[in-house]
Amino acid sequence: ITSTSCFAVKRVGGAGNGFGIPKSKSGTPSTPTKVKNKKRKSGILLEELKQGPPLPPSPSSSSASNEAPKLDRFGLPIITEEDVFPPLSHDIPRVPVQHGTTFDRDTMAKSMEKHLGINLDIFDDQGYSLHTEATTTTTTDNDQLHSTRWKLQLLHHDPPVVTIDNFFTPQECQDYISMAIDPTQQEQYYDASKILQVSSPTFSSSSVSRRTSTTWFCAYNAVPTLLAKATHLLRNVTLGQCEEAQIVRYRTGEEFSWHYDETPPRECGNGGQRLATLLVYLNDLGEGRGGGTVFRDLLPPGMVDAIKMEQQQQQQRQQLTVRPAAGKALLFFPAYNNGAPDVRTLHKGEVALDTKMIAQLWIHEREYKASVPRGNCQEDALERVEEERVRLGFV
Ligand SMILES: O=C(O)CCC(=O)C(=O)O
Ligand SMILES: [Fe+2]
Repeated sequence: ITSTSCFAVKRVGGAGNGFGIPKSKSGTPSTPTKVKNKKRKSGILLEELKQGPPLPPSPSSSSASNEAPKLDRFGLPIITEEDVFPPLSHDIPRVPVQHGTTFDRDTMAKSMEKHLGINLDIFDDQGYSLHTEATTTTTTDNDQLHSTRWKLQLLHHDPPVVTIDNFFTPQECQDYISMAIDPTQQEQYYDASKILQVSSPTFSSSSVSRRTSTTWFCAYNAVPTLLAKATHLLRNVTLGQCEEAQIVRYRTGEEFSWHYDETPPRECGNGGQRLATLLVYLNDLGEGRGGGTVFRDLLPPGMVDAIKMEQQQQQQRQQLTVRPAAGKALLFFPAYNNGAPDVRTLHKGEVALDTKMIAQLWIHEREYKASVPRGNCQEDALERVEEERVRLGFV
């Protein structure tokens, strides 16, 4: 695991994820790039990341073969995606789901045995939530009130990957989008100190990973809906285990390439490992417009039979891809319950051809101490989250 989890997370101001520092082929971490933080106030706090100096050459990278390593224009060895994320061994078991499998409580429970699970008793036997949520659609003449339910689906059995349709209402999606990109629209919900924007850097030539999106860190009390829904969905999770929620925007051409969501060991002192990733797509992206969340080593539903039909070689190249759809949540588990990272969950946010926005929450093993935005802490949100739980009919 350590050799493939080398795509270390670099935290900025103690939070955030996914800025990778590749290890050399020998498995020793390269010297981390220094990240400078610059803060300025302009209505909202803006924190920009600057790419540090390029990494020093890795002593091991030239020793692997007799061939001279390819160098970049700074004379540094070019590390490939294969170096950082070698293919997953076929010995590591993975179990896709059968296509069209109807919701089955026992299968679902079994799937999540070793991972932080979900509260299955909030769903009926078809996978619909017991609670309903009121949503409105505007027709040409008037507003029509609908009631929707969450719809739970297992997309991959082992490791478990699930989606929940209608997790956010269209209005909630809209609120979270504007909270990030147009805070003045949302003054009734929070003030300017509740959201912190971080422009993700593009990566240096010595790193293979790219995250070109923009992230906003949210104060807990700015996102009571997400927190109330997450703690309702997930089994035995308290607000204390939740990391600062993030809203992420990808504009045309932006992406977050292959990575793991796990916390690097040096940072596990704060709350332990990340046990769950809960990601809510805030808008639709049409077919062919990219922006999917792709799991490199997992097969889409329905590939079990295909494998049996000896199309294995060809079929295995297919990757489980979750398409963004407004309100849909994606849940997976970067680590097992015991904190050991699950190496099978390598994934990416593929290049988006239209703007894509998501809200994201990571759940830790233990109490997590927040650091951004300044003064952010879970206790400040307890009351708001409880009110939201009542409003949503969870209590
Ligand atoms: O945008 C996506 O689809 C994936 C994002 C992601 O994996 C991350 O932010 O850690
Ligand atoms: Fe991720």
